[in-house]
Formats: sequence, structure tokens, C-alpha cells
Amino acid sequence: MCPHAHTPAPAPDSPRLPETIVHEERAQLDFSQSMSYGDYLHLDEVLNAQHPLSPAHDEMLFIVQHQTSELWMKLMLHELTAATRCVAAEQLPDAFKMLARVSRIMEQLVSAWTVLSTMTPPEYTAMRPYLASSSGFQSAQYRCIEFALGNKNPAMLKPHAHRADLLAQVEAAWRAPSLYDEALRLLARRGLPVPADHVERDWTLPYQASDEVQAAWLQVYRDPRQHWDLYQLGEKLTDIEDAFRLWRFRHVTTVERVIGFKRGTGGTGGVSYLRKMLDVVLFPEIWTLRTDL
Ligand code: HEM
Ligand SMILES: N[C@@H](CC(=O)c1ccccc1NC=O)C(=O)O
Repeated sequence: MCPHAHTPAPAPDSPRLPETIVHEERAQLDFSQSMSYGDYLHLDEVLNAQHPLSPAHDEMLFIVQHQTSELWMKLMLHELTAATRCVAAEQLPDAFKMLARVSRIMEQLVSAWTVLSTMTPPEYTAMRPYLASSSGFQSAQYRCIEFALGNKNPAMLKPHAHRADLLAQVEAAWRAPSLYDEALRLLARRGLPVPADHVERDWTLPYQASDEVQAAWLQVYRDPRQHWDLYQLGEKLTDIEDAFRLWRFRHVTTVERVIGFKRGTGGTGGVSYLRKMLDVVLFPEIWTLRTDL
């Protein structure tokens, strides 16, 4: 006799056992012959890439925080480079979607600082000697993002000289026109008075702010209806720089609360260096035009 023959049937709305639900839903449970979640996402590689060097409990937090940041940066670069190409090809609706995503990723990175700020100075000090001379200053993806956003500085190529593959990527980002360079070229093609030396130039040189470029943006912002897509582009650039400034600020504040004014493992003055980075302006005329509106 079936052992469950006398078990009363459950009422239709009574809670069911989790195993029953899985069976009733007919979820696939055998992955010996087909691709699983972990296979698709290569989780063996990703989740076995955490190798703490110290006995400190907090090193796992430090590693995961940086690895997740690098993953978000990977997506950000993917979106930024594609958006820059779309601006060059005058496919602005596509570019806007990607640039909105870049801002959201940046916001994600800003919020992530709250996790790291649970690490106190004694906790970080326990693991810091194990970092030796490694530092976020040497992040190739971060440098590509700075270059793609126009903050060009050839000195920042040097930490990658020992890795030909990474150097080639960072160098390509240094040589390419930035998102802002492509935005100005677009303004020029639309007949706005962008000076010739901002339409064609040596893109490896740092961007120089110009009154004429500000005047061109002013035409856009004084008549948004007439230049609706350029106006939207200007505001997308504003969103990105706004979020990036918040990231820089949260970085320097987290660093100050964790190591005070100690020198950085990357050799810079630490907080003094990061504070200088707060003065970087990526899209200067986008900000200065507002005074004249
Ligand atoms: C306790 C946490 C952290 C401390 C104490 C810290 C400290 C520092 C210091 C002192 C520098 C200056 C370079 C140097 O001399 O080392 C720096 C640069 C940098 N850090 Fe961090 N950092 C922390 C967390 C992070 C995180 C979570 C990220 C995210 C990826 C990050 C990314 C960077 C980048 C990209 C730079 C280069 C910035 C630039 O050149 O403008 N840092 N950090
Ligand atoms: N520059 C930091 C070390 C540091 O933060 C770091 C070291 C290795 C890998 C990532 C790091 N994060 C950001 O700079 C320090 O001076 O303590």
C-alpha cells in the first residue's frame, strides 16, 4: 500500500513544501548535459579569484570591493566607448541610453563606499603591509575611463609599461578622442561655432577650455527646443561628471578616515594627491555656461 494513502490532501491554499514546489514547477535539475548558471557566468573563475595574503578578516571585504568595482568599470568602459562611437556616428538616442547607464554605474560605485567605510583604521592597518606597493593608482580600467572622459596625462601610462597588453589598451584610450571631443565635433557639424582647433587636434593632449566652445554650448542652452538632442547630450555629460565628482569625494573621505594623511602605497602623498583630483573638471564649458544663462 502506498505509505501516503491516508495522508489527507493539502487544502488548496495551505503552504507547500519547497521540494513539492520545485517538482510542480518542473524546474530543470540535471545539468550534466547542459549549460548551467555557473557555467554561463564562469563562476568558478570569478569566485575562486579571492586570495587574501594576510590573516586579517577584513581583507575579503577589501578584495571583493575592488573586484566588484573593476567589474562595474568594465561595463562602464563598454558603454562609454560605444556611446562615444554613437556620438561620432550621430546615433544620439543610442548614445543617450548608454550614457544614462554610465551615470547609474557611477552612482553604484559611489554607494559602494558605504560598505568599505565599515572597515576601521586598526582593521585596515592589519592588512595594509601585505599590499606592498600595489595601489588603485595602477588600475588600467580606471585610467581608460579617465582618458575616455578626457582627463589625459601621459605620466599615467607608466604604471602599465610592464604589461604590454594593458599598456596597449590604456594607450589606445589616451590616443582616441574623448566623449567630450566627439560631442564638440558634433556641435561643429551642426553648424555651431566650435573653433577649428577643437574639431581636429592632437587628442593625447589635455583638453583646453575655450570661450568659443562655451559660446557654442550657450546657443544650445539658450534655445533647447531648437537643439533638443544636443541639449540632452549636454545634460547627460553633466550627470556623468556630477556622479564622478561624488565618487572622487567619497574616495578621498574614505581614505582620510582609514589612513589619515599617510603616504599612499602607490607612492603619492595620499589624501593630498586625491584632493588635487577633486579639482579636475572634465567638461569645463558645460559648467561655466550656467553662469551666463
Ligand atoms: C581603504 C580603502 C582605500 C584606501 C586607503 C585607498 C587609498 C588610495 C590612495 C592613497 C591613493 C593614491 C595613490 C597612492 O599613492 O596609492 C589611491 C588611488 C586610487 N584608488 Fe584608492 N583607496 C582605497 C580604496 C579604493 C577603492 C575601493 C577603489 C575602487 C576601485 C580605489 C581606486 C583607486 C584609484 C582608481 C586610484 C587612482 C586615482 C587617481 O589617480 O585619480 N581605491 N587610493
Ligand atoms: N593606496 C592604498 C592601498 C590601496 O588602496 C589599494 C591597494 C591594492 C589594491 C587596491 C587598492 N585600492 C585603492 O587604491 C594605501 O595607500 O593604503
